[in-house]
Amino acid sequence: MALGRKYNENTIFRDLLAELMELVVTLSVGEFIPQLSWDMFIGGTDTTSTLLEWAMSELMKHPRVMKKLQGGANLQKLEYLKLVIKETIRLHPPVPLLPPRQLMQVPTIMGYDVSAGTMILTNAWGIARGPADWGESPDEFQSERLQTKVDFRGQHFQLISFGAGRRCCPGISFGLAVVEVALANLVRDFD
Ligand code: HEM
Repeated sequence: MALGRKYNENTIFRDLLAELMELVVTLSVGEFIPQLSWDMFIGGTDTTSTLLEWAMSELMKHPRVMKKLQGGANLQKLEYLKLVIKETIRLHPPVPLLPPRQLMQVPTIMGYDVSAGTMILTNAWGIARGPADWGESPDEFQSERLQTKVDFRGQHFQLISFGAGRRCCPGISFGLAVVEVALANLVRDFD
């Protein structure tokens, strides 16, 4: 997505920062800033608002969780809020199918030979509900489930709601901070 660049078979895929550094010297500030703002706008608005809506929807379906969030000491509440958001991201990833990848080599994926050039769509939604990784009731919202070390920052492939690798979402921390503040405010006054 970086700055609306056109990709072709000769494009070398690097991380977003490396690409932006190159573009800083090729574009004028007047071109660069609006395009960068557009990238952040596209990447950061629908995703965070969708996550917030799903979190509120799960909290309304689970009054026990809502009560737990509203009571208790502040630090405990903050830790619990993060768990609620994490479980919401697992069950309702705002980008359920990750952006397509084109294979540059010929790999074998789960025993299947795939030709170079094939477009691959990764089903992050399906992976985050697989019984092999998520136990007997993977479709259930269980706010305490993610007290484990499993995280969504691209190191644990059973939870890749923000992608993984070089093109992983660069807005994770910002997006989470926005959702935490908004959800905490909504929950505080929700009756
Ligand atoms: C809950 C919030 C968010 C979710 C679930 C989310 C999810 C994702 C996902 C799945 C990708 C694709 C990763 C891949 O291709 O492997 C992505 C890319 C991206 N996200 Fe986010 N995102 C969120 C918030 C944000 C925010 C707040 C910003 C910026 C302010 C942002 C900026 C971007 C950008 C620029 C990319 C493209 C990265 C690249 O092409 O290398 N995202 N995001």
